[in-house]
Amino acid sequence: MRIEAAVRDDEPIILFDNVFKSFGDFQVLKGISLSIAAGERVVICGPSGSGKSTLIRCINGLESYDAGHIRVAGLALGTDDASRRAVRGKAGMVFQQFNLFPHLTVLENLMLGPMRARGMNRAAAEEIARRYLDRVRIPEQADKYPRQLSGGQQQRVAIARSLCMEPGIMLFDEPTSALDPEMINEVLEVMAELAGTGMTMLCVTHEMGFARRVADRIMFMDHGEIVETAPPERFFSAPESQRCRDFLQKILNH
Ligand SMILES: Nc1ncnc2c1ncn2[C@@H]1O[C@H](COP(=O)(O)OP(=O)(O)OP(=O)(O)O)[C@@H](O)[C@H]1O
Repeated sequence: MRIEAAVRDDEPIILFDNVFKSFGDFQVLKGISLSIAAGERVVICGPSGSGKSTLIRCINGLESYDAGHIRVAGLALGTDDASRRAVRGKAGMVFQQFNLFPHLTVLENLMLGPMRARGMNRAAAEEIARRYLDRVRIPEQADKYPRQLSGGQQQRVAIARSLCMEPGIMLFDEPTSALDPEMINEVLEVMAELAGTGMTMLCVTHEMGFARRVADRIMFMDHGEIVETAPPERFFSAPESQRCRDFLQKILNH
């Protein structure tokens, strides 16, 4: 598949055209088409098993897809390793689990990507690591090991680690689901600040306060399809979104 060099001004930064994906006999994505503009902030929500994680994992090539087309930051994302690697450099991902290396300090965790994947020397990698540790507001934790940090701090390190790759797109897959309630806000606060920097963000979350405050659009998935997509003000008031709101209410009450 051809890999193009740059995104055109008028091209969406993420484009899905009729994308299908199955695990064995189970169809997880059923003809997803979507278009996300550079700088847009999108929250994806929906029932467990509806395909939210699979959808965002397809964006940076962590998951392959069976049919359709995906373009990310001007690159055609195929099933080949080269296009998946290229796209991964454009789209950083933050997971529910922080996945930090336990035997490395915070700073070393952050320097790894710039040195290994971006070919930076130690000094340049350290500079960038400190810059993004500042951005997530824990510069004083640089020399600690992950086990010495709270869950919220570890997730902020994980966010900084993605930012060190300087991607134009950040993907978040339930970034606060593994956190104790008192730590959720500090992570959402960092994400809200990032959203203000013009970065393209896609976030799978059921934190509807965050969605209301930060999202340009909320997408609701069910059974492998996007069944609703609307700006928050419409999502939270339009009669046709009532089914989605009822569902979210049920999740939030559990
Ligand atoms: N690697 C895999 N192999 C087999 N089935 C999978 C795999 N990954 C996901 N699935 C199945 O695909 C369906 C969709 O999973 P996915 O994680 O995308 O949903 P989700 O909407 O993010 O759910 P949740 O909110 O529970 O994380 C689920 O039924 C899941 O069990």
